Amino acid sequence: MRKIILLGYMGCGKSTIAKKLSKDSGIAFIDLDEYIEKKANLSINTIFEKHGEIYFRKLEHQLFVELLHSPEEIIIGLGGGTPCYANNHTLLIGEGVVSIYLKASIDTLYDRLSSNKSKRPLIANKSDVEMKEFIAMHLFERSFYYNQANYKVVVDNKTIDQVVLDVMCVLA
Ligand SMILES: Nc1ncnc2c1ncn2[C@@H]1O[C@H](COP(=O)(O)OP(=O)(O)OP(=O)(O)O)[C@@H](O)[C@H]1O
Ligand SMILES: O=C(O)C1=C[C@@H](O)[C@@H](O)[C@H](O)C1
Ligand SMILES: [Mg+2]
Repeated sequence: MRKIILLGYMGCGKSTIAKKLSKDSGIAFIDLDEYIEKKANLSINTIFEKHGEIYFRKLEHQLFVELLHSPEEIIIGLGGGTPCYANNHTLLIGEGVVSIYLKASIDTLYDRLSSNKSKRPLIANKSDVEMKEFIAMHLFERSFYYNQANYKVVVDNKTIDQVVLDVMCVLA
């Protein structure tokens, strides 16, 4: 059954949009970060601290593939880095998969992340100035992978409902 994949940089709204989309469409939603935390019985922060990022990326790949192979139709909200490691970007296209890149500008991401960084290990210890530079550089590096998605929805200056509607149009 079809897998609807939402992807994009930390803070672009993957979890928020997927939750509302799931409610409106009746299709079940699984957030890959939450799935990893449940399977490992550890928070993402603790996985990074205890085992390191390489361990996290291997687990992330393994569990992403597991979800792709599940028999049900599901919406999968990826982690911000998922498409950029372990050749996961090649899994964004193909039969039975619809992938949508939620594209946000540096300013939108900065505004959303600056007040909410403690649960995001890659930015948790950065000052505001460092964070803006980091987002700009990181987004540039990652764009190649995000752009492999089947579709792109720009999220800047749109309400949650507007973004969900745009995503539904793509799926229609
Ligand atoms: N369209 C929107 N308008 C305003 N705020 C939004 C919108 N979409 C998401 N947000 C807010 O932005 C923040 C980040 O959203 P969310 O946690 O869904 O992002 P994410 O892409 O899942 O991030 P991560 O990759 O870190 O899990 C949240 O506080 C959320 O409420
Ligand atoms: O952008 C990233 O690399 C990450 C984003 C989060 O969703 C988590 O998957 C983790 O914090 C790493
Ligand atoms: Mg999320």
